[in-house]
Amino acid sequence: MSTVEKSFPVSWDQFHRDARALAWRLAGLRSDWKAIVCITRGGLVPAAIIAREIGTRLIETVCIASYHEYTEQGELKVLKEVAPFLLEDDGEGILIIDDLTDTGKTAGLVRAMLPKAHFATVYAKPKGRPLVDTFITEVSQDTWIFFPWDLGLTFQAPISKGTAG
Ligand SMILES: O=P(O)(O)OC[C@H]1O[C@H](OP(=O)(O)OP(=O)(O)O)[C@H](O)[C@@H]1O
Ligand code: HPA
Ligand SMILES: [Mg+2]
Repeated sequence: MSTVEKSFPVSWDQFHRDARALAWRLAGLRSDWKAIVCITRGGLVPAAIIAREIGTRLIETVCIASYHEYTEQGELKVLKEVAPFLLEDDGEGILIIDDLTDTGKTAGLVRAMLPKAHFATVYAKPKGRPLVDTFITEVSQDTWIFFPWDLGLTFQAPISKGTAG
């Protein structure tokens, strides 16, 4: 996305709760998930939390880069594909995990690799939502989600003194 009007900062605590809420939903769908395929890098963090909750130890990565300059999305580049043995059965019983879906381009690309897999993200924006099977929180398309691994503690000016984010 390129027009960012609002920000949605997420703390580690909130992210852990939201990822755990996603794990509860996924655990309720089936108890024998065969493997998790996480989309790097953002999907690594929820995948670790979800894998612990649902007891999955087979965890694969699909490595994709697209957002090169902060909010500007460039061409999607697949840096590493999914291991061939996981492509059997078109991904039936496999969980694909990412931190969020925004335009849905990343989700569309990975869905094409594993058409029968279940795609889950912690957060979703409206354009990406139709490509995701399960998510926890939706934010508007003009909102940028700031993940805890991209944030640090900084001084905040009092609301009365300046512009509040
Ligand atoms: O729905 P889309 O518009 O395709 O965007 C969503 C993707 O963008 C971000 O990843 P990014 O490519 O920035 O890489 P990263 O996970 O390494 O930060 C995010 O983690 C999703 O994977
Ligand atoms: O809102 C977002 N936040 C962080 N990374 C992203 N990649 C696409 N959209 C976003
Ligand atoms: Mg990503």
